[in-house]
Amino acid sequence: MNNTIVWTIAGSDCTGGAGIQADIKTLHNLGVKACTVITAVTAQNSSGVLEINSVSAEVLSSQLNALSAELPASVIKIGLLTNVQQVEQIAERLTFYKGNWPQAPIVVYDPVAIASCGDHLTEEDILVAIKTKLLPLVDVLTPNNNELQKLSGVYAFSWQCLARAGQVLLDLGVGSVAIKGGHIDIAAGYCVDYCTDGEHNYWLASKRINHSNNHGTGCTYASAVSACLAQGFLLRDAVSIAKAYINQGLSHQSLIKKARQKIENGAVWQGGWPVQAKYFPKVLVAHSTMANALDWQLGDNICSTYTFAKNFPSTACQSLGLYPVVDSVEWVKRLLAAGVKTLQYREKQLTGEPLSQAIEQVVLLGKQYNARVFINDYWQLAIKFDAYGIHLGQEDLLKADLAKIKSVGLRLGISTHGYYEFLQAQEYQPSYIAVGAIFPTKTKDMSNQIQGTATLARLVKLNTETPIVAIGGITLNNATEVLNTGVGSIAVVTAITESKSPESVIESFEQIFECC
Ligand SMILES: Cc1ncc(COP(=O)(O)OP(=O)(O)O)c(N)n1
Ligand SMILES: Cc1nc(C(=O)O)sc1CCOP(=O)(O)O
Ligand SMILES: [Mg+2]
Repeated sequence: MNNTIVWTIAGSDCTGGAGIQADIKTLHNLGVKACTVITAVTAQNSSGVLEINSVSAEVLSSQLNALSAELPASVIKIGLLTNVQQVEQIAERLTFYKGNWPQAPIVVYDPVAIASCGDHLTEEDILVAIKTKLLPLVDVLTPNNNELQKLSGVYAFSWQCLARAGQVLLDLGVGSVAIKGGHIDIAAGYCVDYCTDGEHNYWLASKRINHSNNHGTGCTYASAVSACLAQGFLLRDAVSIAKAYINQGLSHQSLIKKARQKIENGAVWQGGWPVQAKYFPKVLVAHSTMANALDWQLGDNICSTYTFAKNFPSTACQSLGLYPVVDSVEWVKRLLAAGVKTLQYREKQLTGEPLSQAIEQVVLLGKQYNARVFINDYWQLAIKFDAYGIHLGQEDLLKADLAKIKSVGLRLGISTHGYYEFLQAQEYQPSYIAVGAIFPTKTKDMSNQIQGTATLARLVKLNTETPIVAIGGITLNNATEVLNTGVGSIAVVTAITESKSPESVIESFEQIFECC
């Protein structure tokens, strides 16, 4: 448990499966402290919602006052609001917190008040108040299909419609929308979630898990997103982890005994941090096998040179060892002579003929020393000079003729920064996946994308088939901590290029590799 606080402002579900109770379990199990503000006490069971007792404005206020005095939240998750007065009261409070707290809280709203499995958990039509007063204060909205329709007026019968519905909600002032695909039937047998902030679009697909124990999935999902955001994950990573969390919860039902199932009373399970690859969704990438199977033809920023390919040649070893990344032919020569077996040429200054000549030389040197030399960015020149491999970043991928790279037998390494990009990279089945930045680095601006070794360890366990490379801020001092995550390779720039004695640094790294 870390010291981040999430408030959940929601209704109590006496069965313990949804509402405040599901929120507390999810937040706690995902490692944050949960504080609660109860909006209503509901009486419900498997036959439906029997009674809703809304709390008064005074009771709502007193809870908010008590918490804001001592336990301000980094994320405020909102669920059931039962009437216009509550919507207005919460909107007023959020405006104050956002304007006055030293750090404005992130607001996640799961709009359960407007439609919930046929049981209308509202005393009156509060749609107008929600749209005009609350949504402009919401950073992440997590509607299901019914809620999406009610709020946007769009019926999502195609991927384009889903994207349009998201845009309508953004136009109402919401920062980002994470639409849950659980009740959306565009692709038979699959649940596809769609998340957008208007600039970036994330599509996450999982096989539908048909299980009757699904009560509380909406609350659990929004709480999982909140727990991740509170711990500093980017939204794209938070929605990826939350989807895995729900898949884990739904899958758990088939593992538990009949008697236990009766007690669960139709509710989804709130387990621990999802660590098994099978629960994680697939990212829809342009022209991929999965995208084609789902007849999904969207995709941002694709260049005319892009083609999709997967299953790139292997590097023939799971652990690539020390992997220096350097920017000159001189460095390549020196490090190969020092015995380095994996290396990257990352040139950011040269262009035209000098660049071409440099890459030709680097490739030749790699062959002379029988080393794995990757060329960063310049995939056409890497193909031209028959390099060992190419390293591409996320943006570079959408410009590259991947089918050509694969057909000529070049290895492909892909950069990733967090869960979402890691899942996305897996769709290409590259020769290795790089994860960064592990620590802060002065070599490149990686703000908001520092992964730490805990996330690295979890990502390494998600894919034991592809070699994983850790990069960013790695030195001799923290290399053991990095290798203890199980990662097989460490990429470094300044640890070598700024050292007075690069050869002895290489030797020390090699010793650390041997010990771990
Ligand atoms: C091993 C390794 N990992 C990550 C990177 C970063 O590549 P990219 O995202 O393409 O950024 P630039 O290096 O081009 O700035 C890398 N080069 N090597
Ligand atoms: C080039 C690069 N890519 C990164 C990523 O996370 O994708 S971090 C990084 C810089 C690595 O340099 P140093 O070893 O000096 O920290
Ligand atoms: Mg690059």
